[in-house]
Amino acid sequence: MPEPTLPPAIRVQGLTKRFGGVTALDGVDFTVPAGHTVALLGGNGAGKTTTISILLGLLLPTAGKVEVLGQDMLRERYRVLPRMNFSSPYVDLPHRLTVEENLTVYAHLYGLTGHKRRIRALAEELDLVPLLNRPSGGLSAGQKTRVALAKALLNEPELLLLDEPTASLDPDTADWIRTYLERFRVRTGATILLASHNMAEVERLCHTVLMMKKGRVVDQGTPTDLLARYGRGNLEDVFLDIARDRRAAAE
Ligand SMILES: Nc1ncnc2c1ncn2[C@@H]1O[C@H](COP(=O)(O)OP(=O)(O)OP(=O)(O)O)[C@@H](O)[C@H]1O
Repeated sequence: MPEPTLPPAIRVQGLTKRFGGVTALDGVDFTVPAGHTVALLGGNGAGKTTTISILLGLLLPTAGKVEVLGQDMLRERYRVLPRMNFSSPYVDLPHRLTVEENLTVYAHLYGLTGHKRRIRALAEELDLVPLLNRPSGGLSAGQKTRVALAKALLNEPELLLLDEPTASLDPDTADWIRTYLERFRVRTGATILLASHNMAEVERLCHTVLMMKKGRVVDQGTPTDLLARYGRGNLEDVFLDIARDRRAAAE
């Protein structure tokens, strides 16, 4: 179970991001307790990727506070970044490098010592040993996802940000990844924030759901709370209620 004394893994307050005339985030507030898995849900353009990019220090907010692992991300990002990582099926690794070469490049970038042992251990855990000498470009979607996850776990992150961790995977491979992520969180006590369009995945993995719409968090709660509040049997219907402006039954 998470340590009650740990600071929240993420705390954002009044987070606002404008791209010229487009307001991508419009005063977002949320907290992610350490050791939890939290989903960021919302339709296309809701602001999920912008939120994750700010948490990763890739974008600066127009306004607002961002604390990650107890540190001010805007001032202390070089202290925080080594303690976190990110994986997305939409970010490809260099195609010509083998899986092992790619993981080695990242291990060097992260300044890891003992990286050979770490890569070997991750390759065994993620069933990548037969792929280590294969060029990354020729891998299947499921294999690429496992390699991207290995890359994201190289530095043993305390906070793992995931963008659609099982997008375009067959149900069996997707289930394998979800089981792995659940075990990883329980074993290490890490925090996971994931953006997903897969409601079954969110119901299974997440303690809390943050529902985003037009750059705001418009509702949040445990999957069970949200189902009860909207009087629905599954999160997909809750998602549709929110997307179509149907109010929670309890309101
Ligand atoms: N670099 C940018 N320049 C201009 N507008 C941007 C930029 N990045 C994002 N936006 C806009 O900000 C809004 C939020 O985009 P964002 O990518 O965060 O949404 P999302 O929830 O991740 O959507 P999706 O589910 O489609 O990935 C959208 O209106 C988008 O067009």
